[in-house]
Amino acid sequence: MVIKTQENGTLVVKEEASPTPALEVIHLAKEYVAKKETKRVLNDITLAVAEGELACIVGPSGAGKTTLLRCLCGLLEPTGGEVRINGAAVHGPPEDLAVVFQDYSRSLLPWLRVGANVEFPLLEKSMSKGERKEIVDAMLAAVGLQEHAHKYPRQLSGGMQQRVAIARALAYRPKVLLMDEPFASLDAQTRSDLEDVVLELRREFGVTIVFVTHDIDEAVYLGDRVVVLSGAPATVTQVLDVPLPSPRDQVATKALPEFGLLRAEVLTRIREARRAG
Ligand SMILES: Nc1ncnc2c1ncn2[C@@H]1O[C@H](COP(=O)(O)OP(=O)(O)OP(=O)(O)O)[C@@H](O)[C@H]1O
Repeated sequence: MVIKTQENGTLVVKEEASPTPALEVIHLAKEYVAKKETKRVLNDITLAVAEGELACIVGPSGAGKTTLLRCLCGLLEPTGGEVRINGAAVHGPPEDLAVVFQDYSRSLLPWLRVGANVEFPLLEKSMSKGERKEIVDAMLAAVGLQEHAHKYPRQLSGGMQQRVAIARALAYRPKVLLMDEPFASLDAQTRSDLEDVVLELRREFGVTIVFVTHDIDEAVYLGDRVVVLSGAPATVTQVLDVPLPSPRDQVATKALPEFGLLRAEVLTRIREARRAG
């Protein structure tokens, strides 16, 4: 990064190292072997997500989005290339990373109350009961569920259960939050409410977010950038900046002509990717 300053009327140009991205994907490749056949799903994926950025990943169905996310969170070992979180190579689930999956009903522990579900990942940290309670209360308040701590997950709606899953992920204070189509099985109204919860939490906690979605409106509404993957084997075909004003608003932002143009651009890129794949 080049920084220019004026010192006593003289222009001073200094070169400073760019900050390490929160997440780096470097020439990532992944092959599956099934019935003696090798199938390449990810092909030379390179991208960087800056600290505090919200990057959305879209692509044709079956392109390899979930495979990419599983490599990012260390659940899958890549065939080639590397993933780095805050500069450290990932070989297994990293400490400062949390994931929210689509299927909230399977990610919450049904025998634990909501508060205990959020507290669960904190049990392995050296914290007092009081400190844990403080975090649980703050996280449930952040997702609007402070009144529901004593309930079991089955007593909540799908949208509320997904709020619990988000509160639990954030309770761990991750630097990077990965979200794999987290709202795909929710109704449209709940989905848009939760999109705003994500934007608010990002503002409040400054967490870096990688958000995989099928929904182009969702990607443009949430993202600082939208990363478009090609069909399998997936590679990055386009990275679009989303220069829409913040804070975003479900009605006002989506009514902007720029929103429509970006949406059309992403859709065109995905269609091209599907045709080429
Ligand atoms: N464990 C596995 N073994 C073999 N092939 C797999 C495995 N997991 C995924 N695949 C294949 O890899 C390809 C990409 O799958 P993946 O689920 O990553 O794509 P996706 O983009 O998330 O899909 P969708 O858009 O449907 O959610 C698919 O063809 C899938 O069948």
